[in-house]
Amino acid sequence: MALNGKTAVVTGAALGIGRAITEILVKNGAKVALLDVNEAEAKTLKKALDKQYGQENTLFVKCDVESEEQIKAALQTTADTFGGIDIVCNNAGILNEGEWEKTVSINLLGVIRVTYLVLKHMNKLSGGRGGVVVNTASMAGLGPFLTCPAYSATKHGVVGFTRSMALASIVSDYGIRFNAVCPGFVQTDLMDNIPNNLGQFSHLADIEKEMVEKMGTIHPSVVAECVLELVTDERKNGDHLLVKSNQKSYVTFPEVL
Ligand SMILES: NC(=O)C1=CN([C@@H]2O[C@H](COP(=O)(O)OP(=O)(O)OC[C@H]3O[C@@H](n4cnc5c(N)ncnc54)[C@H](O)[C@@H]3O)[C@@H](O)[C@H]2O)C=CC1
Ligand SMILES: CC/C=C\CC(=O)/C=C/C=C\C=C\C=C\[C@@H](O)[C@@H](O)C/C=C\CCC(=O)O
Repeated sequence: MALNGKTAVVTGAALGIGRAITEILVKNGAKVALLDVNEAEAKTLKKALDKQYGQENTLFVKCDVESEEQIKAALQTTADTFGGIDIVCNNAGILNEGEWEKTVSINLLGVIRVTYLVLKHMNKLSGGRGGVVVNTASMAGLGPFLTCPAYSATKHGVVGFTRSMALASIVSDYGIRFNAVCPGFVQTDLMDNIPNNLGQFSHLADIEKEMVEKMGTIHPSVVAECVLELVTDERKNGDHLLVKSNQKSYVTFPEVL
C-alpha cells in the first residue's frame, strides 16, 4: 500500500513513539492528523513538519482519547480536511499504576473508542475506502510484567482486541486490516518516568531498572519503521510485530480451537 494520497490519524502524536510514527508517515507521502492532549508539543511538531513538508500535509486536532465527543469531532475534522481516512495508529498511552483506572481508560478503552468511531469513516460497507489500523501494544501485552499489572493488562487487551477486530473485519468484509506493534523498552518520556509511576509496586523499581539494563532500549524511529511495515504490507492482518533492542519478529500465538 503506497502512502501517497492516503490520510492517517495518529493518537498521542506529539511525543515519543507517536511523534516518530507521524514523521515516518508524512515522510512517505501520507497526510497526517495529529491527535493529542499536549497542544504545545503537538504544535511544535507540526511547525517542524510544515517547514519540511508543507503545511497542507498535517493537521493538529486537540483530542483526548478518553472523550467520545472529542474523538468524533477530530475524526470528522480529519475526514473533512483530507477527504477521508485510510490509516489509524492508536498509539496514545500512559503508564501509571497509581492511576490504574485512567491507564485502562486511555490505553485500552481509548483504542476501542477510536476504532469503533472510525469504522464509520473507513468501513467499505458504510462508504469508506477501507484501510489499516495499527495499534501500539507492548511486549508487556504478550507476557506478564510484574511491576505494572494494570498496564500489562491494558496491553494484553489491545492484543486481544486487535486480533478479534482483524477476524471480524475479514468475515464482515470491512476492508480494514488490524495489526499491532509490541515493543520492549523505548527511549521516551513514558519510560523515563516509570520509577515515579509504579504506585503500590514502587518497591519493585529496581527490578524494572534491571530489566531495562538487561533488555536494552529501542529508539522510537525503529518502532515507527515497524509500524510503517504493518501499514504498507497488505499481507499483514491480525499480525503482531514484536520489537526488541536487537531484533524484530512476528508473534506466533498458540492455537486454541
Ligand atoms: N516507551 C516504551 O517503553 C513503550 C511504550 N509503549 C506504548 O507506546 C505508546 C506511546 O508511548 P510513548 O511514546 O512511550 O509515551 P510518551 O509519554 O512519550 O508519549 C505519549 C503521547 O500520548 C499523549 N497522550 C497521553 N494521554 C493521552 C490522551 N488521553 N489522549 C491523547 N493523547 C494522549 C501524550 O500527550 C504524548 O504525546 C503508549 O501506548 C505506550 O504504552 C509500548 C511499549 C514500550
Ligand atoms: C514499565 C513499562 C515501560 C514501558 C512501556 C512498556 O510497555 C515496556 C515494556 C517492556 C518490556 C516488557 C517485557 C515483558 C516480558 C515478558 O512478559 C515476556 O514474556 C514477553 C513475551 C514475549 C517475548 C517472547 C520472546 O522473548 O521472544
